[in-house]
Amino acid sequence: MLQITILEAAVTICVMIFVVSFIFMGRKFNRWKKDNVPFLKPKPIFGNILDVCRMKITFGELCKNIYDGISTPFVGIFILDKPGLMIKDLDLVRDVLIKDFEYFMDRNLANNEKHDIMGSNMIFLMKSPKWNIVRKKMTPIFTTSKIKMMSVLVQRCSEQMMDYVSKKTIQNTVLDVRDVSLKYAVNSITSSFFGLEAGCFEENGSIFSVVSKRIMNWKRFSTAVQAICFFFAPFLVKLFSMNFIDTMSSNCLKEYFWKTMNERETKNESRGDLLDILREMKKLEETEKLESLETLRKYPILPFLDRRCNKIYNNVEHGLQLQEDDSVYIPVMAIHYDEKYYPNPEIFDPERFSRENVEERHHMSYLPFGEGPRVCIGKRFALLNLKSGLAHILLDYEVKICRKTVSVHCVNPRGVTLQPKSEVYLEFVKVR
Ligand code: HEM
Repeated sequence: MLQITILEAAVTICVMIFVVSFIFMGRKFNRWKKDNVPFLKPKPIFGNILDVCRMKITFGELCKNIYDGISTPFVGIFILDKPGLMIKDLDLVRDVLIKDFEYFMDRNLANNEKHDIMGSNMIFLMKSPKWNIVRKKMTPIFTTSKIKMMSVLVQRCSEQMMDYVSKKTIQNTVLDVRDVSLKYAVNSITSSFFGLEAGCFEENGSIFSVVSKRIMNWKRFSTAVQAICFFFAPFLVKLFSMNFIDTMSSNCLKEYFWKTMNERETKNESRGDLLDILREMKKLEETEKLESLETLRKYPILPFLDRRCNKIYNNVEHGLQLQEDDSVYIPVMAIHYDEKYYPNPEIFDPERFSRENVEERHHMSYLPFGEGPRVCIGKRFALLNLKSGLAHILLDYEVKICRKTVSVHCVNPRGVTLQPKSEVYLEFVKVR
């Protein structure tokens, strides 16, 4: 009788799993060829994102490599076995983001409603029709007039940051600006939108400081793997019941927000009170913004945009047909570094954003906040925040690179968003 050892049985099972996955995951690989769309040859199982799954490069960098290597207006790729279209032509980018938005309302990101209540209720992850309702509700909070009202709170946060910087630089003139920026951003957002004092600059830190660091810590292997799954392998998110924000962080946030909500109810306070106070406050002077715009060109936090095709799409002008559930990718960072739109793209040159220069460029050549109905809702607030923070620092300090500075070009390959690999130490020299 045929006898099989445990080792042989294990090897046989592994081979079978590999062969089945190989066949199963490769069954869609003829899709672009069949539709006569130029495409990149996929690798078994991983399609075209093997190096991203191995965390050798980020998806943003992969998009840039693909963009630089093609001369066609678009190219077919495979995210694992799922067909995706990478777009290079800016008119087609405009069609997807704005003109034909009704076909591309959602992002591809996983939305695990059953196991991840907090994550699935984040508007960024939401799908239509729920997204349409929530976006409509949120829009009035972000109008120009409301943002202007928030400017005094932002200014106060800038001043808190300056106190922190001036105290810290007595002992050591070199600071990690990534840490300072995160504290500043959390303080500004919580005070402007929720009327909460996050207290990130306080000596003993605060729960917000701990939680935001935890959420943004892409150095943690588990955070990086989860992010890759949310963007590129939604079936794994559902299979392993993953959460977009980890349980400890989401519990802390929930507890803090509920406590404050209850306090407000007891004291009979309302959001109206906050806005009333804001109305009386004075406005922040408009500060120069070209530097902020150029910074976001060189370092777009989201180096690619993605959309999911929600019904059959026919673009006659570009000879393109997409099926329901196809993914579309717009390589933002690659566009921002295209010589055609930005000569010598490595050079930091705020003049690129003078009115005349902007008018000469294609509208879709600058996408740090995305575009169309799903554009970043916090765009105006983010720019105000950036301007205020930078203006306050640059008024009092000259900020220089020093011996501890590691090049910010070292992108963290574990991040789906663009971020430096390590701390960004800079020297603060007082000028007044
Ligand atoms: C420099 C800072 C920021 C950058 C570069 C940025 C960038 C982006 C980008 C690229 C998107 C995707 C847009 C698209 O798919 O077309 C986005 C979406 C979003 N952003 Fe921002 N963002 C910033 C700050 C903020 C702030 C401060 C807030 C809120 C206070 C915010 C709230 C949102 C929301 C809610 C969405 C999802 C919109 C939707 O799906 O309808 N962002 N952001």
